[in-house]
Amino acid sequence: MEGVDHLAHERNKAQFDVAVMKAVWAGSRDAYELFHRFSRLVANDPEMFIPAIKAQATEEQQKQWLPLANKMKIIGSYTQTELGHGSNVRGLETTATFDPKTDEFVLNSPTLTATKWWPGGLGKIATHALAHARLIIDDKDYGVHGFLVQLRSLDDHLTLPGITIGDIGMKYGSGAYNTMDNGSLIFDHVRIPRNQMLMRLSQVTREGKYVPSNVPRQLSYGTMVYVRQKIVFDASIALSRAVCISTRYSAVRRQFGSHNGSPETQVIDYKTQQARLFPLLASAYAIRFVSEWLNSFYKDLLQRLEAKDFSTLPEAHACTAGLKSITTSVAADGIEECRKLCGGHGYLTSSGLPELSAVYIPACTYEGDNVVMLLQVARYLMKTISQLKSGNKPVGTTAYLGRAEQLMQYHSDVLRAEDWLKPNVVVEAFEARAARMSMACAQNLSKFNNPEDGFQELSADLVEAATAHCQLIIVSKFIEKLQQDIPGKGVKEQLGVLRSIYALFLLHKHIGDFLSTDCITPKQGYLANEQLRSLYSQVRPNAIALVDAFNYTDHFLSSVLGRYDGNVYPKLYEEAWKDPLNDTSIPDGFHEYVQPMLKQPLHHGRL
Ligand SMILES: CC(C)(COP(=O)(O)OP(=O)(O)OC[C@H]1O[C@@H](n2cnc3c(N)ncnc32)[C@H](O)[C@@H]1OP(=O)(O)O)[C@@H](O)C(=O)NCCC(=O)NCCSC(=O)CCCC(=O)O
Ligand SMILES: Cc1cc2nc3c(=O)[nH]c(=O)nc-3n(C[C@H](O)[C@H](O)[C@H](O)COP(=O)(O)OP(=O)(O)OC[C@H]3O[C@@H](n4cnc5c(N)ncnc54)[C@H](O)[C@@H]3O)c2cc1C
Repeated sequence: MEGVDHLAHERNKAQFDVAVMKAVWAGSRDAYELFHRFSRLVANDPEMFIPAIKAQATEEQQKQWLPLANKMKIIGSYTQTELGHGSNVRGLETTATFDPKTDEFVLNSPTLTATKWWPGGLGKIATHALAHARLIIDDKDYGVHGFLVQLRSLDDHLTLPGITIGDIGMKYGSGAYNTMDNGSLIFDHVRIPRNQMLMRLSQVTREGKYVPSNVPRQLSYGTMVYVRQKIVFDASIALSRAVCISTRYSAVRRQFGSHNGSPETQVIDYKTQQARLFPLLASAYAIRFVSEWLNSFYKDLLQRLEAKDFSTLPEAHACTAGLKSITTSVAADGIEECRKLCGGHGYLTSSGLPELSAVYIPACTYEGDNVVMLLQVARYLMKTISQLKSGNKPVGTTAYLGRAEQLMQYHSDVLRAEDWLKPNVVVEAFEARAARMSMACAQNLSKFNNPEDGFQELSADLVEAATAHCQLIIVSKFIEKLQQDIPGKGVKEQLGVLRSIYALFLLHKHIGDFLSTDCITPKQGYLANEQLRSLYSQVRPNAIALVDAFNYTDHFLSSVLGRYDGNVYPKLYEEAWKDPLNDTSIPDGFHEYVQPMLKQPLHHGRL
């Protein structure tokens, strides 16, 4: 019935202050940024053009271009990926050749695979591209740099001479990513003034002299670091949306279990449903908290870079690349699991889940393919380990590797299931697992004469070691979050339950790592799983309140299954009748194609 809260009985069970939990979930982000991040997920605005100008343009160039971009006087596309190269940025083929006679760069797509392909906004709407191209001076190739190129007239929006632009066509399903005009672009000797090469990091003088960057060349990749840390926050939004929908629906849906006319069982009470759903609920909170830490780490990096302190740049790259990879994979897989948790109705568009999945899953690819990103983390870990011998003491997220020798001797001293509730017990197990996996890789790598051959041969193991490292970061940041002062009745306790669920679910899922590295015994693994079941029972009465704390409107969720009031069935039915198919009783084509078959006489008893 309209206006009735069908989930009131669930909300009344909450054992914590929901208003405080809402504030903890929102964290340090103001309402605008939360809305902007939400809208990015729905509107998919490619928000890289402006950050890239800020990162790679001189002050003078910023003064010229940022006001135009901020006021939408020009619409920019971050145009890096090509048909033939996306992951391998150093393999990009587009060229920008300096012409000293005219003080211009000539942009050209020398091959079909040099065609720019995928950039958001490029297909129909962008007027300018921040094009990544190989800088060529006097036939010498100086590698990939950024160039601002006007693509379309600001009067009639027609493409300019030498520019061939198109949309790359429909993408996965009917998802909202089809509202994004990911485009293709071919340059045919397009000329731009020299001052449209972004010259904050390296320059080309009027005489055609290349002035290399006096800062790490990787700063030219800075926009990707910026967006990757944002994508971790987006993962917490996407996953929490799906978890909110499937948790509320799991409390509404009843199936089996009726005795003597009693109501059937709420599917949220089935242990299998809890074992699938509650780790995702815990993961949403875990990803949110690690995104907060990563955002502050990134802001600290920016301050350091301003002071020409590049000391945390490698770690920032490893953390943004690795956490982008891990959290988008968890969110993408989690959204699909949430669809399955809703049974048949989860497959309806009106559930909001198919659309969310179709829009979200490319996050595992864009801004760095997730495996390629974990390989970057692996390189960083192997480099860190190789420097241990020279006395280099790792800090920050690799500090545990400085205690590798000690961790190699570690054996968990868990005796009872509840021992796994102690944060230090969990962290030690995760540190030992990660350290042993990385040390094992480093040891195997040392057997290869050519380290790169070894890296390729061992890349699958290295990805697993990188995964263990990133999961340790997320577990650690969840624990650190709860060491903060968090007010409100029962809030910290509930977050503690979620923290333990997140860690012990990972331990259970990756039990092979923990056993094969001899960090824990099978019995200790069994006790961890025992503890998980008990934790699920502690979440159960709070589940609806924990997803209410995400504070999502029904409009934002756009899901009949995830409605705040739980009034699912009438709304499912109502929504179905909005389908144009239901405008008529007899479907189009019936009279032409079906009725003749029905009217066909039987021949010898056969149709
Ligand atoms: C995979 C790499 C990192 C490889 O780069 P490379 O130059 O070949 O470097 P390497 O030899 O592996 O490493 C050399 C060195 O560079 C470091 N490094 C690499 N990347 C970064 C970084 N971002 N910040 C800081 N440092 C970085 C590496 O750690 C290496 O360091 P080292 O020399 O070992 O100390 C790079 O090609 C890359 O980032 N590929 C992914 C491309 C990508 O992410 N494209 C995104 C396009 S935009 C997009 O998708 C938009 C999404 C849509 C939306 O957001 O809406
Ligand atoms: C929805 C969407 C939006 C996008 N928006 C933009 C945009 O706005 N601007 C832009 O410039 N680009 C954009 N892209 C492109 C995107 O950045 C690239 O697709 C992404 O970086 C992956 O690169 P790739 O396509 O070359 O994948 P590939 O690298 O070709 O990946 C193919 C397979 O090869 C594997 N692989 C590749 N290299 C290695 C290696 N060294 N070791 C082991 N395995 C490897 C990968 O893991 C993967 O399994 C977008 C892409 C999508 C899907």
